[in-house]
Amino acid sequence: MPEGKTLLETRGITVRFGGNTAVDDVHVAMAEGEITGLIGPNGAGKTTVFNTITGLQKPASGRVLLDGDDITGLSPSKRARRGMARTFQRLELFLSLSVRDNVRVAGDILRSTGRERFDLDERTDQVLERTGLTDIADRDVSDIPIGRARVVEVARALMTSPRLLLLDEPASGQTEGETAVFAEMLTGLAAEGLAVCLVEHDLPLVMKLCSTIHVLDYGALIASGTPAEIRESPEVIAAYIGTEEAAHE
Ligand SMILES: Nc1ncnc2c1ncn2[C@@H]1O[C@H](COP(=O)(O)OP(=O)(O)OP(=O)(O)O)[C@@H](O)[C@H]1O
Repeated sequence: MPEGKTLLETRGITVRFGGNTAVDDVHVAMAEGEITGLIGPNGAGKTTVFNTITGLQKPASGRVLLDGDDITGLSPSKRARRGMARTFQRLELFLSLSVRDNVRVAGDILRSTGRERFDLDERTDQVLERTGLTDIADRDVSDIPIGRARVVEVARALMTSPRLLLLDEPASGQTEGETAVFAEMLTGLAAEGLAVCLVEHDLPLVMKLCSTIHVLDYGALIASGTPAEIRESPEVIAAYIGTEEAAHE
């Protein structure tokens, strides 16, 4: 179990698509100041868990709790207002806009709701600096490497000053060097109190960054624990060996 204060919890969420149970009675928790991993082979249900947490997907049963409050019925925008932000596996950026404008637009939307007053340019600059994007701020997103475009997505999410940041395969397409810088940035964000949840296929990265890891296989939670516990779990080894064998067939 996480050591920080639990911010988000799912209690027995189940999601079905027709006859297929994509997520089966899943309990996961994410704590303030910690990076939590959500891993599993392709199709295990990771993105569907994210979608259920952020409100894009309604569960057939189970509950989502934020700060102990049941938010299962809340819309994605209400959840965002309560401090959730996410990135997507497929980049959802404005390719013809600059890095700065892609980041700025998220703050612009937030400001237009009138809920928060802040200097948009100042906050944009702070977030660009924080995420190491200042040197490419004026380049169009279509012109930058995909690994850095992933960081632009994270920067955009940070514009809303979230308490929980859900990242769907943020290191995919990054070079080794980009991933090292990215890892350091995530560690820094968590040290400031942010709860981070990472869906990622780069297992060494997950093992290095996460204090708690939840493992899904065919929609079911097969293990939760520290990296050391996960590495030794027979269920996890079996799930991943199964994938390796399938990949070599
Ligand atoms: N909108 C949908 N309609 C029908 N089936 C879906 C839908 N979304 C996901 N699924 C199915 O649910 C299961 C879980 O998918 P999901 O994308 O959550 O897995 P994942 O662990 O994120 O996979 P990956 O690592 O490949 O991204 C899969 O069998 C998938 O085909």
